[in-house]
Amino acid sequence: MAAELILDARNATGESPVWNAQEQALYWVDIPARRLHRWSPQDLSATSWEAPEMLACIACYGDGSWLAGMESGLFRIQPQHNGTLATELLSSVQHATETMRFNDGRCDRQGRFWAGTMLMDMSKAATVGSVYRYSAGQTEQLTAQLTDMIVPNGLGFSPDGKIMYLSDSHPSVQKIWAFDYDTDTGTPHNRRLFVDMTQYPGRPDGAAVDADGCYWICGNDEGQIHRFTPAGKLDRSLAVPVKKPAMCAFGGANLDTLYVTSIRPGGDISDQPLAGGVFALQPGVQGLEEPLFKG
Ligand SMILES: O=C1O[C@H](CS(=O)(=O)O)[C@@H](O)[C@H](O)[C@H]1O
Repeated sequence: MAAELILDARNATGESPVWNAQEQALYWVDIPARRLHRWSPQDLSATSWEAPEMLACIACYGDGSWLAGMESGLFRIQPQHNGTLATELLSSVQHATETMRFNDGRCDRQGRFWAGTMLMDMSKAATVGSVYRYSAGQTEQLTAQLTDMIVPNGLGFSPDGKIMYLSDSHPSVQKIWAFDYDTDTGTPHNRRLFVDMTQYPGRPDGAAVDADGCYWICGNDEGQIHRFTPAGKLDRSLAVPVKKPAMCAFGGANLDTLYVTSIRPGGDISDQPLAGGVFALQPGVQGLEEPLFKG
């Protein structure tokens, strides 16, 4: 099955694709470009808005505004007609060190937002990354729920919400873990290895869980999207025509299209001219509607 290029976006780091069911449109971000993007399959229109800081992960409020993990904290953002984003700080984050930002994030099935932080320069392999949970109405500062990460990534939740997935993309780690997840309190426990990605092509990047409870993970650097069963067994791998797929999300009218964002690295990319593009795959399985942030 061929991946279809839906937008030659040339994103430096295209991340956090989210299907907005209400608008029937795909949103995502380009982290270093500080842009929120929108693409509509109905009229093929592409729009983008400039953020005041790098933004890395988003969750839909359902009223046109978004929760976004940026450099200095979590913000509510609202696209404006002039191409900017109105921003309201929800909760600032006390990073372990300077030059950090949020990275991968998404809501659990109850609508709490989870997101990890990493050094902006990930070549420094310091375990200063943390994973935070943010609930509606939370007034106290964010406190780390999980620490000692380098590049937290691949957050996902099983269809019943009772398993949480998390990975670390750094070349020195490349592991995906599963946790039992208490849906009442939003607490992960019983951390165990789900997949050792050093055994498969590509570093683990962003992920999506489908309606069968299988975990789709982008294999960054190797142009692969892998589907793992809930038991952690590789079910299949799909190719995209770029080396660095970054995150995937189910969307489309029947939630049966897998959208994939990607990274356009510096240097010679003559062998992957579509790098940074957004792709659509028809994998023959359905996804789940992305939970709204219960703000
Ligand atoms: O900035 C990011 O970097 C890495 C991808 S890469 O190592 O630069 O190829 C990615 O894992 C992460 O999610 C992203 O935010």
